[in-house]
Amino acid sequence: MNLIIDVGNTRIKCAVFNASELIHIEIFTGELVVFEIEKIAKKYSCNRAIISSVKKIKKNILEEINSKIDLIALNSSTKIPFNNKYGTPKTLGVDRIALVASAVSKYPNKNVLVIDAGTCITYDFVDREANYYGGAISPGIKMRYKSLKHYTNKLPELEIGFVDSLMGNSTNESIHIGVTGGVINEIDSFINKYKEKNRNLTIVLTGGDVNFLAKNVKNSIFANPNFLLEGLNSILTYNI
Ligand SMILES: Nc1ncnc2c1ncn2[C@@H]1O[C@H](COP(=O)(O)OP(=O)(O)O)[C@@H](O)[C@H]1O
Ligand SMILES: CC(C)(COP(=O)(O)O)[C@@H](O)C(=O)NCCC(=O)O
Ligand SMILES: [K+]
Repeated sequence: MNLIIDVGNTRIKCAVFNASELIHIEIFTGELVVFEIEKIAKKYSCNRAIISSVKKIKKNILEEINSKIDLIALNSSTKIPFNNKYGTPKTLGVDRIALVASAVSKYPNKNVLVIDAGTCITYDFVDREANYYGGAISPGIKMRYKSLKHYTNKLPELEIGFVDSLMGNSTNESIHIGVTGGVINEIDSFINKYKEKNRNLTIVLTGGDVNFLAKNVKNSIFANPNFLLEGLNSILTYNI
C-alpha cells in the first residue's frame, strides 16, 4: 500500500493507494500532524510513502515520518517521468511536478493542459513528447474574495457564488461576477489560446474548487479532484 501526502497552502490531503487504485482519502487543515499520518499508515499497512509540500516542513517532521515508513520527499532532484524544461526548475512548485507527472502517466503521447484551482490557480502544459515548459499562476477563488475585503474599505468578503449575468445589479452580484465570472473567463480564455496552438489538447481540471468550476467552464474538460494525488502515486511507483 502506498501512502500519499499532499501539503497545499490551504489543505493537506492524505491518501492510500493499492497499486494505482485510490482506496482512502482524508483531508486536514492546519499543520501536518505526524500522529495522524502514522495512524493512516498503520491502519492500511502502508509500506512506502511520498510527500509533496508547497510549504516549508521542519526536517525533524520528515525524519519522524521516515523513521516509521520509507518516505520520498518530492523535490527538484526526484526522478520524474517527463522532461522538465522550466527555466527555474529549483523554484518550480512540487505540486506542479506532481500534476505534470499525473498528466504524462494518464495521457501518454498527448498534449495536456492541467489546471489546478486551489489556493492559487496553476496552469501547466506538457506536450505529447513529455516536454514540460511551464504555464501560469494566478490568485485562487478564495484568495480573490478575501483580497477584495482586505484591500478596500467597503467591500464585504463573500462566500463563493455564481451569478449568470454580465452586469451585476448589486454589490454582491458585482463581486460574484467579477470573481467567479472572472475566473471562469480566465480559464476558458487560457484553454482557447492553448487549443489554438495545439490541435489535440486534453484538458484536466482539479483542485479544491474543481466541482464549482467544472459546472461553469464552457470548454469540455476532465474534472478529477484526485489528479495530484494520483500523480504523486505515479512518481512513487516510478522511483521503486
Ligand atoms: N473545506 C474547505 N476548506 C477550504 N477551502 C475549500 C474547502 N472546500 C473547498 N475549498 C476551496 O478549495 C480551494 C483550496 O483548494 P485546495 O486544493 O485545498 O488548495 P491547496 O492545494 O492549495 O491547499 C479554496 O479556494 C476554496 O475555495
Ligand atoms: C503556485 C503555488 C503557490 C500553488 O500552490 P497551491 O495553490 O497548490 O497551494 C505553488 O505551486 C508554488 O509555490 N510554486 C512555486 C513557484 C513556481 O511554481 O514557479
Ligand atoms: K494550485
